[in-house]
Amino acid sequence: MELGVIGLGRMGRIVVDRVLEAGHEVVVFDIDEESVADAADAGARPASSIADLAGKLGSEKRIWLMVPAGDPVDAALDELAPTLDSDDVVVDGGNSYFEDSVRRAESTDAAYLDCGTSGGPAGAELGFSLMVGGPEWAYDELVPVFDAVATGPDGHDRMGPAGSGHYVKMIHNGVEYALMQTYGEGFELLANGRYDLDLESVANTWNNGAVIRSWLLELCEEAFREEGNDLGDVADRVEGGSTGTWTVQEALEQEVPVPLIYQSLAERFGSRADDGRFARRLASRLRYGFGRHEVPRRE
Ligand SMILES: NC(=O)C1=CN([C@@H]2O[C@H](COP(=O)(O)OP(=O)(O)OC[C@H]3O[C@@H](n4cnc5c(N)ncnc54)[C@H](O)[C@@H]3O)[C@@H](O)[C@H]2O)C=CC1
Ligand SMILES: O=C(CO)[C@H](O)[C@H](O)COP(=O)(O)O
Repeated sequence: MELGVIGLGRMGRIVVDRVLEAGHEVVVFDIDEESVADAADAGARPASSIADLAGKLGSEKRIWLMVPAGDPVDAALDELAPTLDSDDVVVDGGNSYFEDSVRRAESTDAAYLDCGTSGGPAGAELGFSLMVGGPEWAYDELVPVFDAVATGPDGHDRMGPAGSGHYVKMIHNGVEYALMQTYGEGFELLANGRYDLDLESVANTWNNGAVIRSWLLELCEEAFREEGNDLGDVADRVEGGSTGTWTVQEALEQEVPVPLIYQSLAERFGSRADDGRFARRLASRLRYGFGRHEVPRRE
């Protein structure tokens, strides 16, 4: 198969490498010329614009968008629009709001797959977990690409119609916020509690067989190993928040109580007041662990 990939940042580049590794052809474009040149060095065919990428793919185009959510997705689709017809398939692998994906699916001539992607830059080696929404035929058509980008055939599935992939990923992120918050609170209590504990050792011990072992807990262990028991100069400011906000808005609309997810989101907003909470500092460091998001540091 031949796949066009637009957006070659932390996540898009992994899509390119894994699809090339599986023996497919890849045509790439990014507004950053250096990223295009790097991907070309790795074996992809470079394109000089979105129109050029579409031209290089010919008919029955398969295109994966991995650009920041919001305007960049609409901008890329606007440029693709004159080249697309109903035989083509466009995948949006970013963290787009699910209602935007429903709107895009309705207004695009191509079949549109909204694909929630989880696993962060660590997915380079492991592969991602992919939650896909959209027409069944288009999902089936892209299975060889999903097999390559995901952990394997079990690492992806079609969730349902347009919007459902990004809907499931949105709620995944709400769960992620609450898990980060609860690990943060536990370690904050340990850090300020009765014993002088080595938190890396606690995390390591928990990760070996404990009920609460998980990848996020492995990232806690990594954070203590790399930053120190007191998290060094990691500031108590946690960035991000859009996907958690959407999750809480949806819960309010559906009248489903999600107090833990709401509280975790509120903690993030509260962290911007800067009062030195350990749990917030660990949450910020975990965002680096799974997403390579920048860690605000203390002055
Ligand atoms: N980093 C993470 O852990 C995860 C990120 N995501 C989502 O994946 C998407 C991409 O994320 P990252 O790779 O982390 O971002 P990034 O900032 O590392 O890369 C985005 C790339 O898109 C390019 N770009 C922006 N506008 C463009 C346009 N109009 N045309 C072509 N290229 C354009 C940028 O130059 C950049 O190379 C986002 O929606 C993000 O929320 C999803 C799961 C995990
Ligand atoms: O989707 C992700 C992880 O699953 C990304 O890392 C995302 O950026 C995290 O969300 P936020 O920016 O709101 O912390």
